[in-house]
Amino acid sequence: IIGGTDSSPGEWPWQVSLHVKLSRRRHLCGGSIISNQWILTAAHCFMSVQNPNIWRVYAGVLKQSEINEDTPFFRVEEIIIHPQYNSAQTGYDIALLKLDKAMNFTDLQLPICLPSKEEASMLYTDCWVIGWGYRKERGRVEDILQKVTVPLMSKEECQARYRKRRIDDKEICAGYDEGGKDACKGDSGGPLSCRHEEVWYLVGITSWGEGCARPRQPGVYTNVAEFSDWILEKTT
Ligand SMILES: COC(=O)c1cc(NC(=O)c2cccc(O)c2C)c2cc(C(=N)N)ccc2c1
Repeated sequence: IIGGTDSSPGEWPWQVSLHVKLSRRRHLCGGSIISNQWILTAAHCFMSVQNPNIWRVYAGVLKQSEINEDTPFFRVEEIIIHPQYNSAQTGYDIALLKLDKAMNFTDLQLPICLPSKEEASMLYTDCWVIGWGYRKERGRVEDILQKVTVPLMSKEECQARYRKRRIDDKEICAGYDEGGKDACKGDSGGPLSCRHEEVWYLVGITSWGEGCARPRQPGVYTNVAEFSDWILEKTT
């Protein structure tokens, strides 16, 4: 996260850290708890590692330094990548992780609501992107979960910023024309959470952007409301 601040314990209880256990253990992507057995994240997180057995899901953590060999984690029973995904820049950057056992909800680990298809075009005004990703383009994974507020942008405005690409309805953009505040590498898969009438909704999944926090290069997110049918089909 670029231009953000430290989160507090329990502020974003749906945020999880996805680690790969190879030679060393390390945070690769964020994700969101959407039920006691399902995590929603980005498909591009799995392009180099599709073997479910080496992934570990850490929930209820604020700092990466809290995670060590004794920290409890969930194993991944199944990785479901959207069939139309082929690269972050061409959309459908969405994946579901089925946990090996159902999670007990606590104050530190709770699900976030999914927006309904009808709410796809709703204009949210209180949106935040969070993660342990880079604080600058050539950065590294951060210790304390960062948060930054970003305004949603119309599809037309976003398309005008990314002339070489096609931004479709299944993507949503957010950011500032002057840059300075944005998600970045390592925040991928994490939530763009928007609060509406005291309830938080998972409006977007951090997907990509040209660099990070550059002027007139907004963050591009998977538009979760456009995938509610797919999510329900796969998780029920
Ligand atoms: C795996 O996720 C990404 O690669 C990756 C690469 C990005 N964009 C880059 O151009 C970039 C950023 C940092 C280092 C770097 O090498 C690149 C290519 C990303 C940019 C944003 C955003 N601005 N909202 C969000 C997630 C990103 C994930």
